[in-house]
Amino acid sequence: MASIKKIGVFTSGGDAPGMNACVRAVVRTGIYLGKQVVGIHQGYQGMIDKKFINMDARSVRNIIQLGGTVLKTARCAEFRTPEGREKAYKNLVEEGIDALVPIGGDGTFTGAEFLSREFGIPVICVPGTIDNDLYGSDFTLGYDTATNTVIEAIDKIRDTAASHDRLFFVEVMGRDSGCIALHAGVAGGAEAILLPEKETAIDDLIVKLEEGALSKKSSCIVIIAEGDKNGGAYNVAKRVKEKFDFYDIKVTILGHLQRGGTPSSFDRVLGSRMGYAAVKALIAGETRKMVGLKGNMIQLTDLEEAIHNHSFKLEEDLLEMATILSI
Ligand SMILES: Nc1ncnc2c1ncn2[C@@H]1O[C@H](COP(=O)(O)OP(=O)(O)O)[C@@H](O)[C@H]1O
Ligand SMILES: O=P(O)(O)OC[C@H]1O[C@](O)(COP(=O)(O)O)[C@@H](O)[C@@H]1O
Ligand SMILES: [Mg+2]
Repeated sequence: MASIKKIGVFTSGGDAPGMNACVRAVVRTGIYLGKQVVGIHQGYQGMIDKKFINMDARSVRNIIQLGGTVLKTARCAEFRTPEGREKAYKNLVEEGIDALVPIGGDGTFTGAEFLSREFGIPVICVPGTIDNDLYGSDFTLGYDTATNTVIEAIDKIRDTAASHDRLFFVEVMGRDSGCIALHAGVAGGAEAILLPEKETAIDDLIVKLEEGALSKKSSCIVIIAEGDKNGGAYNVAKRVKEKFDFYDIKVTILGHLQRGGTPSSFDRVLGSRMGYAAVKALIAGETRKMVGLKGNMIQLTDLEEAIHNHSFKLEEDLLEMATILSI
């Protein structure tokens, strides 16, 4: 493989806190190791629209503390077609970009895998998604910050819930993944946690809530991941209300505030480590891999496995523990 001269870095899919720390690390590591680095704005859309910006060490100053992504992000339908990817690749060649560090989730990785297979361009991906749903890394960028944001909100809701003897249904992000819901639920002392990975019968939930009411709980908080099969917090609240009227019932959907905000120190360090490792891996001749953190060590996982291996499961023991700790 010819040696790499110019690395393209971009963020794609849902933004996540810590992406900027990662971009900064890619740019500075690349430059330190004698490579040119180009920032591609708006992910695959920018690749198609030629939104390339030459980066130097100062281009990434004062961004480690910022949420969102300074490179911007996009969801790009055209890139899903072979014609779209060919256009993108031709633009990369014209720009002299001969390796890529994509930062994003499973969709971004799928696009990178296609591009690399079809045109042979080396790619090392970084897992950036608040959902924490990729195989090969104990943590994805943004998950820690998002979970802390959710806990802050739950704590505030608890204050008003306890003051009024209320039952709150709080919906958190997680289209397919219950990681945020489970961890924020445990940390926020939730009375019940509903996840996409595990079906919860409404009748069982009501039994649990009744037990809480009988044992003189002054408030109840139920955390619901948006992908839970009961159809979201409003639906669950409506069905519970039909049979259970002990508490005044309220619903809060946390929505996109969970995706923004200053990255935690954990996400800044993780982004830095992953960006640094991604550039080193590319230069070492690796390709079609994802950088991940396993047991506090950086490791590489085949991209295909990172995307398709769903054998990692939520910690069921945490769910059991949460049920016991909320009696
Ligand atoms: N099957 C696919 N083939 C080609 N490109 C894809 C594919 N899936 C996703 N992508 C590209 O990656 C982008 C980001 O994917 P998306 O699923 O929206 O977010 P995430 O990377 O956070 O999972 C998409 O908008 C699209 O451009
Ligand atoms: O901002 P959008 O496009 O509505 O995306 C919302 C989605 O973003 C997520 O937080 C993360 O999605 P990604 O796969 O893009 O990282 C989902 O849990 C949520 O459903
Ligand atoms: Mg995704």
